Amino acid sequence: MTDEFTTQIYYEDDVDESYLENTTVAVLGYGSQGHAHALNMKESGVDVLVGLRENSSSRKAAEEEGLEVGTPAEVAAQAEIISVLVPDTVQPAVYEEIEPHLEEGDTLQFAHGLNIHYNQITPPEHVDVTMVAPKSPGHLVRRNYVNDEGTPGLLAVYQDTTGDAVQRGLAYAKAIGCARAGVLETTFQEEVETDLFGEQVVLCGGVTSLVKHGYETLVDAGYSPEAAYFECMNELKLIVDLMYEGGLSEMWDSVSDTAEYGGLTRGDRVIDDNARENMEEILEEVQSGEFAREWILENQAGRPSYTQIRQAEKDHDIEEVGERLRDLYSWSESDGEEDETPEVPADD
Ligand SMILES: NC(=O)C1=CN([C@@H]2O[C@H](COP(=O)(O)OP(=O)(O)OC[C@H]3O[C@@H](n4cnc5c(N)ncnc54)[C@H](OP(=O)(O)O)[C@@H]3O)[C@@H](O)[C@H]2O)C=CC1
Ligand SMILES: CC[C@](O)(C(C)=O)C(=O)O
Ligand SMILES: [Mg+2]
Ligand SMILES: [Mg+2]
Repeated sequence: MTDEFTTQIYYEDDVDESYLENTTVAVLGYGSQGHAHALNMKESGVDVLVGLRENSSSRKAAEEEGLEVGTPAEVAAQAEIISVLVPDTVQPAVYEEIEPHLEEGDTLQFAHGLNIHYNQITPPEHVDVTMVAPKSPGHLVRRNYVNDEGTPGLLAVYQDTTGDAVQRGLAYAKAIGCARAGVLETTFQEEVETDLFGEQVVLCGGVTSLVKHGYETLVDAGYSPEAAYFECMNELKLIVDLMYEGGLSEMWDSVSDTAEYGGLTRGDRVIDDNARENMEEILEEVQSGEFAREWILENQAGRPSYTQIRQAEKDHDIEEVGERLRDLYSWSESDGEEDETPEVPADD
């Protein structure tokens, strides 16, 4: 633990693993986060069960890894910690199935606080409610763990009836590899608002929009799609890797002076005051609950807009060009080499 920062950050030495002794953890869902939490915990020596619906397409993968699978209700009945890792939009329905099995002193555990914060799930007073939210896609939570590295995570406690919620949450975070990189103490509100803002404005929405607009500007001006792909998409990873390793300065140090001068003088013309105002508007939609309402209604209506824009994204030219180019990399699977990275399953 360190007090150098504005928030409490815990590392492996701060964690008492005994809080997971004689404890069974039920992981509901075996998707991006679910498979990572279940496998990492199992390999950390935790007793893990996986909860999946009857005829679940995920059952085979979980069983092949030696995990015991039951329905969400069955595994919740056997576990003291129930980790809800099905998609946010199905959590309220799955919660209805497990609620009768929440016993005094159990922990209801989340990786994102949307349903608690926006009152879609109201847990009983006799359980702890915690969140361990890795700041990473689940497949990398798993990959980092296997590579003896870690993934930073957030820990929040919404309800602490036992008095052990923080310690149990930390033990959970350590078991999935988060304490190797740092576990930041936060609240459900802060996690939800920063996570939704980050994924919409920077990590997922902002960056894909930047890539597509850059690519389209070059292609529309007559440059080859292949050159535009390498420039605006492929090299982005390499630039971001440098920022990940050593901050903005390591990236600026590695690129040419020409790139540094051009980037420093032009970047703010792209992400300008207008873009900043849009960011603030999006943050307000998150804070007010407007985004959550829109997303819940979109699901109740059968996802009409989501289906359409998702398809348009898949059909974007950059996807087809990128797929062809990536297939030709000398290390690609089509070259006969085995790829050890776990496959990222399609959502639907
Ligand atoms: N994706 C990520 O990296 C991150 C996710 N989170 C949070 O983690 C949680 C889980 O998200 P994520 O891992 O993306 O989820 P996924 O979409 O990957 O979850 C898929 C899993 O949920 C199961 N599932 C889907 N629908 C149902 C249903 N109706 N009933 C029972 N099981 C169902 C699927 O099983 P089946 O085969 O039966 O469909 C599958 O095992 C969310 O709260 C999310 O916000 C937090 C940080 C990052
Ligand atoms: C950035 C998207 C994310 O918040 C994540 C991987 O952390 C998510 O909800 O998937
Ligand atoms: Mg996130
Ligand atoms: Mg998120």
